[in-house]
Amino acid sequence: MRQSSDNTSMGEAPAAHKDTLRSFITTLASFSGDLSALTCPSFLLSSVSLLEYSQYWGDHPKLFASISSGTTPEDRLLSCTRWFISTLYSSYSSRSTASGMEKKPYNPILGEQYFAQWTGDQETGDLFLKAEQVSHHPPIMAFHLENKTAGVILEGQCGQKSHFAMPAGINVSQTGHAIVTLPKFNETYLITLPTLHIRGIITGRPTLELAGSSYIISSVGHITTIEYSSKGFFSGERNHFEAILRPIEENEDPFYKAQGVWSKVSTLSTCNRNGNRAIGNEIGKSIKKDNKSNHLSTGQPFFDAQTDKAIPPELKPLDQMGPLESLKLWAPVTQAILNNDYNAASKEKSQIEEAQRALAKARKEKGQTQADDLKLFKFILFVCIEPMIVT
Ligand SMILES: CC(C)CCC[C@@H](C)[C@H]1CC[C@H]2[C@@H]3CC=C4C[C@@H](O)CC[C@]4(C)[C@H]3CC[C@]12C
Repeated sequence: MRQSSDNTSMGEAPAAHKDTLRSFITTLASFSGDLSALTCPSFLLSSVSLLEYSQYWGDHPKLFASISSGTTPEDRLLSCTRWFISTLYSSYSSRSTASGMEKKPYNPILGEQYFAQWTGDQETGDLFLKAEQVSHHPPIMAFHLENKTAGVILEGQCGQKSHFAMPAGINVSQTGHAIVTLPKFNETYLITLPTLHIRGIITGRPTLELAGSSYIISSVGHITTIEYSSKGFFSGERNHFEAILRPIEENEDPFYKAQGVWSKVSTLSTCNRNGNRAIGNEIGKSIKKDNKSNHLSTGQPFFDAQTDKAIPPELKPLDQMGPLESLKLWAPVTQAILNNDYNAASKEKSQIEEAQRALAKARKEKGQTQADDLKLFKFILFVCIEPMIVT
C-alpha cells in the first residue's frame, strides 16, 4: 500500500499540474534551504499559516495534563513520552491523511500570533496556547502551552533547515526544542524534534516521513530515546518508532520500552531494571531468548492514534481577533484560495509581504534588528541547554 501509492501516483497528478510540477522540481534542485522562500505551484498551497501548526502540541489535552500525575519520575517521563508520541499523528500525518498530501502553509510574518484553548473538565483543567512568530529570517516560531490546574507548562521554539535530496525530495531538520516544566515537582523535560523527509514531490503528492531520533531528557537524569524509521528498519512498517526510557548514565538498564506505529498503535513493555539476572529461572531465560531487552511484561497498550483522536482547539470568533492573529491576518488570502482564485490569493499575499518588507527596511534604518529579545532567548537555549543534550 505504502509503496504502491508512491509508484502509481505518477499517473495521478492531474494533467494540468504536470507542467507547473516539472518547473517546480527544477527550482527545487537549486533550492537554498529556506523553505519559506520556496515558490510552490498553486495546487500545493495550503490555506493555513504555519503558526497554526503549533496547535498540534495541545491536541491531546488529557495526556498533556497527565504528565504531572505520575507518582515517580519514571512514570512522569513515561507520561511525557506518551503525550509526545500522541502529538506526532496530527503534526506529521493528519494533513496527508485528510487531503492525500502535504501542502505549503503561509509563511508567518514577524509578530504573527495564534491563540487557542481546550476547555477541560474539573479534573483535567483548561489548556491555553499562545504562539508567536519571533523571527522571520530565519523563520522561527515560539509557543507556550499551559494547564494551570494540572501544573504542566510547555515552552519552545522551532525552525526548519532543509536541503534538496535526490531524486526529488526535501530533508528538513528541525531546529529548536521544547521544554515541559512541572512546577509541582520542580522538574523539566527537554524535548528535541525529529527530522522530516518530504517524499513524493515528483508525483505531485508530497507526504512526510520521520527520520533519525529525538530525545526527552528529564532534569532528574532520565532520558527517552526515540528512534524513527520507515521502510523496514525495525519492522518494515511506515511511521515506526521505538522509544527507550532509561537513566542517562551509560550501562544502566532501561525501565520502559515502547514501540509501534506512531500514526496507529503502539505497545509498552516494562523492563526489569536488574535484568534477567534477578530472575534466574526458566521464565527469565525464555524471556531473554526472545527478547534481548530484558522485558518482563510486553504488549500493554501504549497509544492508539485511531481511537485516541486529536481534539481540535477552540478559537475566538474572527471578528474578535486582533490584526496580527493568523486567521484574521491571512483571511483575504484564505478566502481567495478557497475560491480557487490564485491570482487574487497571490495579490493579497504580496500585499502582506510588501508591508513586511517595508517594516524590515524601516527597522534597518533605525538600526534595530528584527528581534533583539530573541537573542537572549537563543543564548539561554543554545548556550545553557543545548550542551546538556547527549547523543
Ligand atoms: C509542497 C511542499 C513541497 C512544500 C514544502 C512544505 C513544507 C514547508 C512543510 C511540509 C510539512 C511541514 C512541517 C509539518 C509539521 C511541523 C511540526 C510543527 O510542530 C512545526 C512545523 C513543521 C516542522 C512543518 C514545517 C513546514 C513543512 C516542512
